[in-house]
Amino acid sequence: MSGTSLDGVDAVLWSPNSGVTAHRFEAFDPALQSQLLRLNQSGPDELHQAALAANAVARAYAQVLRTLLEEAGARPQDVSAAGAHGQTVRHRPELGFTVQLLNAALLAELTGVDIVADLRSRDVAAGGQGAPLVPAFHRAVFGRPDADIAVLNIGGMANLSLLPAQGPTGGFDTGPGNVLLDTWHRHHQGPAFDAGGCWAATGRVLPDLLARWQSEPFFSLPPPRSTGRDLFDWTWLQQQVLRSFSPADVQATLAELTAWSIADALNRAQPATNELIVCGGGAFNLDLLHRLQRHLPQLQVVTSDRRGLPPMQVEATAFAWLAARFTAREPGNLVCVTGAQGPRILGALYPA
Ligand SMILES: Nc1ncnc2c1ncn2[C@@H]1O[C@H](COP(=O)(O)OP(=O)(O)OP(=O)(O)O)[C@@H](O)[C@H]1O
Ligand SMILES: CC(=O)N[C@H]1[C@@H]2OC[C@@H](O2)[C@@H](O)[C@@H]1O[C@H](C)C(=O)O
Repeated sequence: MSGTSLDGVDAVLWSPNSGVTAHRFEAFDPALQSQLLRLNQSGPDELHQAALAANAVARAYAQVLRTLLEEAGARPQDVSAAGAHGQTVRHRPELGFTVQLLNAALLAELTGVDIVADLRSRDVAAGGQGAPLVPAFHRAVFGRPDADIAVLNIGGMANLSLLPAQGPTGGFDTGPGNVLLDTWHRHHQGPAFDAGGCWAATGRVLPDLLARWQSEPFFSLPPPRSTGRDLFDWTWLQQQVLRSFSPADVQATLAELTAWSIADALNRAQPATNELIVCGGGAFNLDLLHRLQRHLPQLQVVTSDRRGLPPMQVEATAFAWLAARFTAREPGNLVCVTGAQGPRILGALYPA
């Protein structure tokens, strides 16, 4: 799995009986990271650049997979299938497409493992959003019969899964997760992210700027809804004139916008939530978690390691689980989440 933060590739070795037995993360090469970031916007010679990037992503995935297996003492033939998400560079379900760059044939060639890729397209073909896909997995791992649970993934984008004790699973994207925080931080502080949210914590929330950002129409859309860098990116940030503000105050305001958009969406969708389980890299942004808890004083906010799965392993495990669903020829999407015409088997097989 590599997500919209564009930080790199997370891989896990997982089985239904043993759970996660190995995890490996490798950062993208900075040149590839820049190339993928450029491909999120229209640019020169896109087809050529996208084809080269898809090969580079396959090689990055192959490297992580080979290292994961070596460290686990496993062989390619021990793996029934690898769920390979690829790198989202465009997500336009309203136009009938979503693009995750990955040369899956090359990945199969380099690893000798059956690859299940292109996991979103069939849901989009059935009229769905193609995202989020993890709510079904979250229900399987974190759902409880005696409590209304919500699971929040804070990746580049943020998405909620609604797991009522009784009733259907829900889910949707809430908007920006780390993406705006990373983007503003990189512009002012350099390549890494705002570790712990410490920089945001030194700033002061700017009420007028926050109100202007809160008026973004996406935040008022009813589910099913999903988003990406197609909307929340540097251009979106620059809609407001920022040069007169302290950069730390803008970072604090972006953190507040992110926390507000998540809490507002949860309060509208599942106001009786007992516990919010947080995963994804944003689970390490303590400033963001504190802001979130202040918006949601009535419920307990915990990170997913306290519920059996470390925050950085949840997404990759979800795509291993989706590969298992494909192998069993069982549907991977939830119609009540994506709005697709019906349940669909997600993915395409590239045999070893
Ligand atoms: N210690 C930390 N403090 C603050 N933020 C962190 C920390 N560690 C990771 N992050 C944030 O998490 C991001 C990476 O998270 P993650 O890997 O879940 O993103 P992702 O895979 O792109 O997710 P998605 O696919 O859901 O968009 C980093 O870019 C950074 O913003
Ligand atoms: C198109 C795409 O890659 N969407 C991602 C993104 O990152 C978070 C959020 O937006 C979520 O909808 C989705 O990934 C998660 C894993 C999902 O499909 O559930």
